[in-house]
Amino acid sequence: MADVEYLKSQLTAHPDFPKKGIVFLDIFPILRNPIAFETLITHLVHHLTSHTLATSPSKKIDVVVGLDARGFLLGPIIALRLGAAFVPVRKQGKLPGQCVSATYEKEYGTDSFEMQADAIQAGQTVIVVDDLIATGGSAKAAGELIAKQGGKTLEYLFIIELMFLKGGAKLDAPVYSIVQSDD
Ligand SMILES: O=P(O)(O)OC[C@H]1O[C@H](OP(=O)(O)OP(=O)(O)O)[C@H](O)[C@@H]1O
Ligand SMILES: Nc1ncnc2[nH]cnc12
Repeated sequence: MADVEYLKSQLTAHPDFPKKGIVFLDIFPILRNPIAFETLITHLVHHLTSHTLATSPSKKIDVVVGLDARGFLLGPIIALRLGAAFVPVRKQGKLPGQCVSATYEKEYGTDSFEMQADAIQAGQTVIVVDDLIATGGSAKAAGELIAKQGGKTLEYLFIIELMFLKGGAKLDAPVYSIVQSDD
């Protein structure tokens, strides 16, 4: 619990960014501080090994999917610590080769996500990682891309969950977030 309070204390809130009415919660102060960054990664990996893996019938995580762009800062580190593959979900038009795509609505706009079509094999177990869940649109689109390839999403992992937007209700697997925000 102490690490949760510590990580929460590192976050900063920016009213009216990037649009009026949005309170933007910034995770970059955590990454600027190596002790906080290590605390964050250790917390997430401990959750995955002691809870997610322990309660999953398959007892393995094959793939960590990170969402463009801030999920790319967490996903590869977590994947390396687990001995899992890292697979990026990118905004449309950025990935070479054949891709699968899904369109989604966000807290402040619309976007399309893509994943390389051979990135996940049927039956592989997957964890989705991002910095924050707001409406859940991004994470839902990522879940659709994983399902299209026959992957099984075990859990969606975030630093911050905006509880009032109820994004987790859109998803096909449980959500784990370190910090829950009500405003
Ligand atoms: O739950 P949602 O309503 O989908 O919103 C959450 C997403 O919004 C933010 O990314 P953003 O789209 O701003 O892109 P960025 O990471 O490239 O800044 C955030 O990093 C999540 O990916
Ligand atoms: N309020 C918010 N803060 C940071 N990132 C976000 N992405 C969507 N909503 C956000």
